[in-house]
Amino acid sequence: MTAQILDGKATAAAIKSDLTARVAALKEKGVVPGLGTLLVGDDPGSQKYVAGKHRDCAQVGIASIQRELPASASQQEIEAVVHELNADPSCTGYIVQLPLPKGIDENRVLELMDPAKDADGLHPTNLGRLVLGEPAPLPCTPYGIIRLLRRHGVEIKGADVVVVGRGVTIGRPMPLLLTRRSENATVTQCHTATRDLAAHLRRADIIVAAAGVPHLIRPEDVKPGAAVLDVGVSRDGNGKIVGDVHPGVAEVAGWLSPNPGGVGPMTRAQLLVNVVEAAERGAGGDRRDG
Ligand SMILES: Nc1nc2c(c(=O)[nH]1)N[C@@H](CN(C=O)c1ccc(C(=O)N[C@@H](CCC(=O)O)C(=O)O)cc1)CN2
Repeated sequence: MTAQILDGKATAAAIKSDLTARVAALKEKGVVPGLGTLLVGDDPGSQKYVAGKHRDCAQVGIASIQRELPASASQQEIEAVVHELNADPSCTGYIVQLPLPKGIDENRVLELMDPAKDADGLHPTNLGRLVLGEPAPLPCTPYGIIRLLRRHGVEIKGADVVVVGRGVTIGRPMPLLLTRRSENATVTQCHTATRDLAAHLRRADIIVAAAGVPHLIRPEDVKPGAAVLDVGVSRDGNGKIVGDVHPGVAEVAGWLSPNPGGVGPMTRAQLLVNVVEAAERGAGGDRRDG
């Protein structure tokens, strides 16, 4: 193993320690930040992620509001909970855990959220603000990745970055963040119809692998010294995570995010950042104790 580790657990712990102080300061002013989650169905992965989000909240002093619906819930029932969370003054920010069950119009649900309470940064208004360069809550995994790179001193400015994947949580927003003037990277977005993925990967200084294809990124396709972020989550027969990055990449890359322990904890930490920032801005209406 030659690659240095992009340690998401340690970086997330530092972010959470800073947030603990900010939450305490808010509470002194009578403001209690609250994260709401809406989980629909019984997917074990989603249940685990939502449980982790609430554990994190407890650690930093954020209040938890948990809403659950069965997999059989209708579009209308889901939308009713969204309206409820929009109106709940104890809820500073919330997320709808994705994916939603088949047959549900996910975009319509996201559009109904109050953009001021969008803790994921995935509401169309907030994605639009990001495109326009206006202040907005930042999508958690993409911004978590940028903070992970910054913290480890990986040069982003001028870097050739290849993002593999175009999903709504990572692939789509990642280039938007990387090409902001604060980052100034040059980005190539690859996807299932990319003709010669290996050719793109081989010239990348930074690879963000978010395709959900086990071991898609092979050692022979990585430029020596490159930073490689493994965002893919597939499961083997025993339920163990298999990432998008082949283990042999550790011998070639300069930097590698472990999976688990890399990008996942950063996603969760950034979610808390968005909730605290929303509380600092005064989202949620009157959230004073008593
Ligand atoms: N509304 C959202 N839905 C989904 C998002 C999202 O950002 N917002 N992203 C993923 C799931 N996700 C957050 O919800 C998420 C995934 C993984 C982790 C994490 O901490 N993973 C651990 C490993 C956990 C395990 O063992 O299974 C790690 O990487 O160390 C956190 C959040 C899809 N849905």
